Amino acid sequence: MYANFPPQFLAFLKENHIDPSVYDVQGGLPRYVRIVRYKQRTASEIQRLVKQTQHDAGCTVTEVAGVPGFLEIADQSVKLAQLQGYGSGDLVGMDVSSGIAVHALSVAPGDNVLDLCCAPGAKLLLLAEQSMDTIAPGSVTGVDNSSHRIATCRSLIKKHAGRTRGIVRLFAADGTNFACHAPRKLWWDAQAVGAFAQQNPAVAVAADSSVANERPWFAPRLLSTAYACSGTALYDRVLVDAECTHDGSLVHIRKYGEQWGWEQLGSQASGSGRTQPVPVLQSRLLENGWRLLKPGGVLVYSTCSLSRFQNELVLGGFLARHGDDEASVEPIPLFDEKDSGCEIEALPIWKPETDEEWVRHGLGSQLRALFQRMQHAARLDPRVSNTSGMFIARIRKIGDNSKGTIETEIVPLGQSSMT
Ligand SMILES: C[S@@+](CC[C@H](N)C(=O)[O-])C[C@H]1O[C@@H](n2cnc3c(N)ncnc32)[C@H](O)[C@@H]1O
Repeated sequence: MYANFPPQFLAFLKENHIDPSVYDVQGGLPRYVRIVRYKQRTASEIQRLVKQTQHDAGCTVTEVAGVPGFLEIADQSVKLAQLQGYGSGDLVGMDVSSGIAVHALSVAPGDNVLDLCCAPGAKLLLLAEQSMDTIAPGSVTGVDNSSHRIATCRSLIKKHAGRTRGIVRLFAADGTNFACHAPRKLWWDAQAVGAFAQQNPAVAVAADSSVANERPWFAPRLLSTAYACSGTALYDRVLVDAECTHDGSLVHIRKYGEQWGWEQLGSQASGSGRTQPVPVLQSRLLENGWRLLKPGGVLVYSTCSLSRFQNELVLGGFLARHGDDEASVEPIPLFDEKDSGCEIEALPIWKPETDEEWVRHGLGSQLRALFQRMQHAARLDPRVSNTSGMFIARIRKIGDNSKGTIETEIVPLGQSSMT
């Protein structure tokens, strides 16, 4: 694969200090799928599904230890369409690295979750399964600024979510200034909605359908009411799976060779058509997600890029704006807890090794403390993790919400050396 890369992409790898050998393991990476509604299935149902998938794939299929619901298909060339479980809606294509990013949020049933860059929706679907509670359902709010990609999300939800579909609302909106708060308590209770409508006839007519931030693009009726949409509650969990250059997703890179043409990879990496540098966009998304997270809540920042400019330096800029009395980067439970059973290995974060390197990146050595604060973030790397590349940081909000609003000037660390 590496031999086909266009010069622009090779230059991108060099500028971003990404070792091209990462793409050599492509032949060896397995394909991953996820069993939807895993928790609701019996052990024998799961066994049947694994056996059927093995039969359809014609190779070994095993459950991924410690990451519930994920199956590893030994032969990466297996197509989803050849799997009966995919056709029946029991399986979705999802790399296990994405599953780890979702699990890092520790969503509990009943949580209100915000997914700020949600399309095409594999993580959104899993989040919805995790926040579902039959007595007091949680909710998942998905936001994406691409209307055709959000339509893909809707199809995915319709095909796979089952009853969980009732707790998902989708917004076609810009995540950097998205402002709709979490649904009010009891949004699912028709009596509460009716009482609100009686007491607030002016508000209750409808949320403003002309404002993307106030009216979901797709939602069940009860999640579209003015009652649900006009509160000021913050979210329990926020996922910022930020727009990035996708260079760590080997499946994505392979598609340039198979479908889109290698030359497209060059122009995509060089950022043509983008209105702002990717790390600036990422920082803005992260900042807005943080603004909408409640104190005590958890935000996961993830990208499928291996570039330090989109990962550690974005996170470092964020931590520089939010002190340790406000934001704490916590260990990722699947990697940290001995009994998690997770056998997937992660690499530590990148950090400058020498004083010269600190200076070259425009970082004063006093910023070492910032890297100390982010030591629990992790990198999944195809060479050691046997998954696609992924950067994951789990950040707990300790303090209040008063600092670091989206109006704050946002500068990722080392921006001067960004492409
Ligand atoms: C890495 S993908 C997200 C993948 C998704 N979380 C999933 O698991 O399927 C990044 C997404 O961010 C969206 N995006 C880019 N800029 C955005 C913005 N300003 N606001 C919201 N979404 C944005 C893109 O359209 C793209 O769908």
